[in-house]
Amino acid sequence: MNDATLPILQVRDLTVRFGSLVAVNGVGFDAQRGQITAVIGPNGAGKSSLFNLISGAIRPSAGRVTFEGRDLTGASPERMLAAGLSRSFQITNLFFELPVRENLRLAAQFVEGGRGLLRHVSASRAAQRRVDELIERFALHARADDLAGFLSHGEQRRLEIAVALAARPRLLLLDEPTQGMSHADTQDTAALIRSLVDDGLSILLVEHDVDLVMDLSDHVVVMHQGAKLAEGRPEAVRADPAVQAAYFGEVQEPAHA
Ligand SMILES: Nc1ncnc2c1ncn2[C@@H]1O[C@H](COP(=O)(O)OP(=O)(O)OP(=O)(O)O)[C@@H](O)[C@H]1O
Repeated sequence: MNDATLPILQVRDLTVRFGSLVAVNGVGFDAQRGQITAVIGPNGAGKSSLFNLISGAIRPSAGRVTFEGRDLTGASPERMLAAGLSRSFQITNLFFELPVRENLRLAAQFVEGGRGLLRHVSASRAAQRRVDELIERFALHARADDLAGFLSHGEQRRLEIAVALAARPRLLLLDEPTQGMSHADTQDTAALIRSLVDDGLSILLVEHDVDLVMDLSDHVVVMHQGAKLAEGRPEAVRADPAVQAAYFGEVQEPAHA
């Protein structure tokens, strides 16, 4: 189902237990098509676990993940990818000993379809086109033939997003896309993420950088101790006293008339 009015992602009552610890406790929210939805929360709030549950890296103890109206709860990352949901892996999905171009080609070839010999020829042509598009889009020309291991941290993070996009997903899950980046690289990455959404992609991101999230996101979900504490527009979430107490470590004085 690809109903444009339907949220692209619906998360309901998602729960995961690690022994006696409930790392994610009955979390639910919607991510709207063509928007940036962000999940924030203090250390240990359960953001990574939630991300892993949604992307299929770990299976929930309870709850549901629905993508474009299809129940994908507990589906493998490969099935998620085939359905149109791709995730970044914080550089760990790059092959450092291969050139940038090869990293992209391998990711693009994974998804291009067809049958028999013709499949091979048309798939590799389609993959090549996708690689060229991504090199252009991510301004990687000058680095295309360099080994991924020789890129700067910022370039590797950018390549990682490009690799996640090789499959032409409709929803991209980003795990702290600016972690370890300089201020300038963070700004560039934010602009890049915004431009992807402007082109119709939907994004769900988990991010520590609160200022970045508040700037970039259309909708913010705040987690605290495994549960959802609040959600809404960035400015509303920032002004929520419960969020300030739990996350920003400050309680706002009530406004005096
Ligand atoms: N595989 C696991 N086995 C046991 N406990 C886990 C596992 N993964 C996470 N946890 C625990 O679950 C809780 C939530 O962790 P999680 O990494 O999801 O939080 P987070 O919000 O992403 O934190 P951070 O911002 O520090 O990365 C923590 O107490 C963590 O120690």
